[in-house]
Amino acid sequence: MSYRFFEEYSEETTEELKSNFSNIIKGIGEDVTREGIIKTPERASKAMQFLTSGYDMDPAAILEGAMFAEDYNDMVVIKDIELYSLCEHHMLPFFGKAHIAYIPNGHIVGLSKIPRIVDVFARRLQVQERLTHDILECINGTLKPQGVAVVIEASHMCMMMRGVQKQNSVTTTSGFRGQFEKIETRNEFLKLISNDLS
Ligand SMILES: Nc1nc2c(ncn2[C@@H]2O[C@H](COP(=O)(O)OP(=O)(O)OP(=O)(O)O)[C@@H](O)[C@H]2O)c(=O)[nH]1
Ligand SMILES: [Zn+2]
Repeated sequence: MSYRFFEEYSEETTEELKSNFSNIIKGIGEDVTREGIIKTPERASKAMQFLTSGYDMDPAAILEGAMFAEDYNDMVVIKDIELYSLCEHHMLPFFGKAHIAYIPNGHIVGLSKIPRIVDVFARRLQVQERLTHDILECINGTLKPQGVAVVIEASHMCMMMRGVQKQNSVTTTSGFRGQFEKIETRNEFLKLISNDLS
């Protein structure tokens, strides 16, 4: 599968989601014909298509399209990559930051492609654990680095606006492959992402 960046809304999907959002609005007792809401089914339909646009994209192809042979064998860390996803249980947002590192094995990758694949996997219905592993395995399988590490810190709206209603809890998930399974390499990465450069 090739990949495309999100550019256009499918007419068919827009119509289908529109009628479903219209039913949801009616279902909660709102008047779908009033001025402020009349276009809401279409807006919500387009917003949902954007937020789930990761299904149509191939993240491995994104990485493969920007791999460059380079004799660099040290750690590359990209931290504080902001991410927005939807939890698959409630379809409410969870959001936070991803911190990603890899140690090349003959190839580096265009830096922007790492946040791009975060977006691809985040723009699907997700759980934070699977999102973490999706990113990890994609980099590991495509770039075949000496090691890869992914840490995600996120807040879940389904735990904030409803349900248990905890406003300040942050969930951290992590995955380590290759060299990062060694404690000293892992600690160097964790130190770099913690802003502790002493
Ligand atoms: N492990 C994991 N759980 C998640 C994630 N996002 C949401 N959840 C949880 O999914 C669970 C679904 O549990 P259920 O008991 O079926 O749903 P619920 O009755 O709405 O649960 P409450 O949120 O506790 O009210 C909840 O505990 C959510 O907090 C995630 O990314 N990872
Ligand atoms: Zn949820």
